[in-house]
Amino acid sequence: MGDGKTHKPSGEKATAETLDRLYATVLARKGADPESSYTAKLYSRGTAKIAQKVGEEAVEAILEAVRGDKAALAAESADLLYHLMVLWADAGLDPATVWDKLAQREGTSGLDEKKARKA
Ligand SMILES: N=c1c2ncn([C@@H]3O[C@H](COP(=O)(O)OP(=O)(O)OP(=O)(O)O)[C@@H](O)[C@H]3O)c2ncn1[C@@H]1O[C@H](COP(=O)(O)O)[C@@H](O)[C@H]1O
Repeated sequence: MGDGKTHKPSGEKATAETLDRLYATVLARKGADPESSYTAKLYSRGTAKIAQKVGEEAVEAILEAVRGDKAALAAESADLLYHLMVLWADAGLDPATVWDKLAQREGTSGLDEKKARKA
């Protein structure tokens, strides 16, 4: 595909906008030819397969974290985020909804939130 696997020029810093751009690309692959797009191939294999890939990439990431290989952890984390974006797009979930959840939680300690849930 035209914009597939195009890397940013080195030196240009990736930001949260990179994730929004990735989501737009992933969304645009809906209905694309599975022969020319890995993302389209994933959609064609269905939700359960996409979910399985997310699980696999999560396991690969945690294994690299435990092994202490930071470069491999970064690569597996990128795979994980990409596959999570495909899962969101497949489910019709806009990343903005997730960003809003995170923003709402800002400043609330996870420990306090857990205590409030148990009360
Ligand atoms: N970020 C990614 C990205 N990260 C990982 N991958 C692919 O994810 C796959 C993971 O490898 P695996 O060995 O686990 O997958 P597999 O063996 O093919 O899968 P299974 O046999 O397990 O089902 C590899 O083919 C990677 O290239 C990605 N493919 C695409 N993107 C982004 O999505 C955009 C659109 O890609 P296409 O849909 O291919 O055009 C690209 O421009 C990128 O920005």
